[in-house]
Amino acid sequence: MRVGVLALQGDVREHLAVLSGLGVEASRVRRVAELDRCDALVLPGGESTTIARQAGLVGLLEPLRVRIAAGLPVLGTCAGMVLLADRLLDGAPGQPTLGGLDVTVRRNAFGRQVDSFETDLAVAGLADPVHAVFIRAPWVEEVGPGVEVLATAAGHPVAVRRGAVLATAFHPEVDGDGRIHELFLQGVPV
Ligand SMILES: NC(=O)CC[C@H](N)C(=O)O
Repeated sequence: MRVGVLALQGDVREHLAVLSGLGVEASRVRRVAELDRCDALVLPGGESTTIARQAGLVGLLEPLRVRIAAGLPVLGTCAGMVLLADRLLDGAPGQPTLGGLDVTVRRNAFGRQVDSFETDLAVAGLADPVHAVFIRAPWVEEVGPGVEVLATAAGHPVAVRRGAVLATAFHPEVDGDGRIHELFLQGVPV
């Protein structure tokens, strides 16, 4: 299996490190030909407006939408969760998303109280809590039918999954704990 990490902006290197630590073949995706070779994709944390703008500039916006809508397994973390949202609240004016996950996401949702925080979070499917790092993080405001909530913080879903699409509001790539990536990879059909 070949996992791509969308490498337009954000913490790409951290995701590549976690994936290769798990023994997975992982590579950067910056153009359509690289996307075409992927069996699964990671949308990293960073700045969703920048990632979307860059994707538009390199002609990846529409190919990403098409692949995701066709069932490409995707892990989106923080900005990646924003990008996966079918509906976005508090986006920048005209900010596009890729969609693919039937959720409403509120961008920078935790930002009004504290910009960044860390907490130990129980995640469905994992035996022990995950040390979750939230950085200007979104939360999920509403989930559509069939979307499973894996974790909540401040009363809002912060990890959700539907089929092979998993999104977290936090950054499982920054603390080197590979369990969220493993959970994602378990959902990728082989
Ligand atoms: N750490 C992050 O990925 C922050 C996400 C950022 N607030 C956004 O809207 O894209």
